[in-house]
Amino acid sequence: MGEKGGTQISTNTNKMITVEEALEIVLNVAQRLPPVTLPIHEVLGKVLAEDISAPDPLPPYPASIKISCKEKEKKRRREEEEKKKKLTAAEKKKRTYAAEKKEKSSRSREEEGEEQSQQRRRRRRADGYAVVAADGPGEYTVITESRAGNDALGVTVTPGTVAYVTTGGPVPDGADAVVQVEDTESISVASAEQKRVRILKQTSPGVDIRAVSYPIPVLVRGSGYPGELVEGSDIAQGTIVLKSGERLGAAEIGLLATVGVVAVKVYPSPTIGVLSTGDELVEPTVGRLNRGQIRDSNRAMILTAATQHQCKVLDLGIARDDEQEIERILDNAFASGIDILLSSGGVSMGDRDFVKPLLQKKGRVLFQKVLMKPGKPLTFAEILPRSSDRTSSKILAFGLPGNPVSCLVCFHLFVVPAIRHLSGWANPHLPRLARVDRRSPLLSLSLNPFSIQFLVDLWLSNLSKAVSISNNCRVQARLKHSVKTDPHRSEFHRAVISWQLNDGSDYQGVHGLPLHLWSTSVMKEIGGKCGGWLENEEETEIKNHLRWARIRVKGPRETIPLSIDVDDGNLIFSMPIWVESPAMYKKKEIVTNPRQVTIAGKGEPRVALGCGKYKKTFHEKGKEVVGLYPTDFVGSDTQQVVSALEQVACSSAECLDLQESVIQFF
Ligand SMILES: Nc1nc2c(c(=O)[nH]1)N[C@H]1C(S)=C(S)[C@@H](COP(=O)(O)OP(=O)(O)OC[C@H]3O[C@@H](n4cnc5c(N)ncnc54)[C@H](O)[C@@H]3O)O[C@H]1N2
Ligand code: MOO
Repeated sequence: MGEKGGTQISTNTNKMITVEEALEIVLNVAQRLPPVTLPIHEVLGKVLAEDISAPDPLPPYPASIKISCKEKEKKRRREEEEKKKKLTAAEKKKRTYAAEKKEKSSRSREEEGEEQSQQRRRRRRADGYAVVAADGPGEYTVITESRAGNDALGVTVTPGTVAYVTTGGPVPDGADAVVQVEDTESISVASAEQKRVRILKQTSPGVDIRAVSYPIPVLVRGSGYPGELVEGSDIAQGTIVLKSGERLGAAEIGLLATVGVVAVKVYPSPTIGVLSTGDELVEPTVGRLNRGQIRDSNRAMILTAATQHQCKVLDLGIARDDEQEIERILDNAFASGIDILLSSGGVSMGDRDFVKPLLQKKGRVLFQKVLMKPGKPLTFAEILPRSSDRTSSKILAFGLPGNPVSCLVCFHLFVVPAIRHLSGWANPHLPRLARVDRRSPLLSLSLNPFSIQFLVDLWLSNLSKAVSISNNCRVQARLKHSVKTDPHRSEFHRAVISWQLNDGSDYQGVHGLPLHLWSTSVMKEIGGKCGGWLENEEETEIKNHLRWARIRVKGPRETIPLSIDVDDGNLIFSMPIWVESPAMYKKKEIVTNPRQVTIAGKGEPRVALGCGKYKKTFHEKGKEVVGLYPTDFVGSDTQQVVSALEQVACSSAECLDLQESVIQFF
């Protein structure tokens, strides 16, 4: 206990605080690490600490491009519209029905021809000839070839000549348009030296040239607005391509390379020292354990978890339950430049639990009891640098409970946000992937081979819970076993969530069944009125909850009545019923919407996911949507579910990391 070891811990910190309060304390004490400049191959996953702007326009020269077929088609339509407008009313009157019909059919042939030629163009490379537009169709001498990477330096296209250009290749001086190869014919000439080409179409200045001066495209971040005329069609000179605070992934690192930035200012990842304490601990390499010995698993686990979060780690080994030994190791660790100390064990009330008093001696304990299960004795302290030492910053010290599950839960809930805060994340909180509502009788987690591992915060032992994904997406799941939990402390469990084939059967709930009617024959009778009895839910079978019963029935749900009458001798006993079948999108709708994911397997079963917003739309449109939750899984292919989940996660506002999310039962 903290009062021993000669150091008093303030009674204030002795108070049991909530998980939220504890996290707030940790994040208030944590400070971003000072930025460092690192080469771009070392910054993956780090947070940028400066704005990055483009030193030059991209491309830096006018280059040959192929204007997209879509744009061309748009242009053609625009021109057609304009032509139409020019037709006077009088002219229109003169046109006979037959003439119109003829025009229509020739237009559709034209359109067909255009479509085919577009397809041909799509197949071809967009190489062409740099020309002087005013020259027009005719035969020309090819003076040079400009290919991507070859700058055609010193070459000038003069009237009467052309130059061969490849896509992305610089357009030589003098040329003001590019004619695509498909609008040309090569001419065989006797001399191998001199190439000639026939230009078949009239072009205009600027066509198929990616100018240095060009409207800013949508994707360039930073200054400028789409359509604004700036230098560089991809990136204008001076554009901020990445902003301070952005996390650097592969795409961002590619962008840095594009703009020639090979070293950037980022927030470094913290260095974490990991120590196990306990006389019973031996190295995992020990083959035969003596009585009372256990292998140290926490250290390997926490070192790995810290590495997973990109931290540098320092293995501090195992400390015996000896005050001097622990103090010596702590002193060395604090002097070695770590940002976070993670010890495990020695934080409960035993007479040899030295971690807490030593943390108090070395710094300031801020809390030592959290209203959670497991993890109650989690201790947190800040270790301030000695006043003489101006180079080091404060160290966050977590005394994690020795129990391995408590240790990992505490790492996940408190250390991960602290690491993120130190590493410069704007939002260091874990995304709350799922919440389970104890007031809803509807949910459950039905678990099969698929293994996303969650920490499940259980507040009660109800077996039916609702799990929601983010704020607006929900899944229905079924708890395989009821879980007895602490009514006061938030409880955290590791859960494996999986999906299995929905056999179409529904769980049906009955409220207030009198005890004398609580028999399999009555359950079967009730089930019979709901399409057929399949099984009693385990909790109902063992009469664990007498206020309600749950029975799996064949359904379909549409035929299940709202209440069921059971003959009770002279009386009819009438019971309200609720149905717990997963909501299902029966028709594939609005599949083009990016926030809805609909993945169909080979025929049935299928997975359908959506967000609350769309559910509303469906309802407003009176589509066939059943069920209570905006998003549900109905499917058997776990891989589909995973990818569907990931897609939703990625398209939702806060990008969810499935491996790191917390399910809370509340
Ligand atoms: N009188 C009280 N006793 C305990 C309380 C309490 O409030 N009052 N809290 C209990 C809770 S809750 C927990 S959790 C533990 C935490 O205690 P410690 O942090 O002091 O942990 P230890 O006693 O050292 O170990 C607990 C358990 O875990 C095993 N262990 C420890 N380190 C490792 C390791 N590195 N690798 C694998 N296993 C480890 C250890 O052998 C014990 O079995 O305190 C309760 N007691
Ligand atoms: O809190 Mo202990 O961590 O219950 O096992």
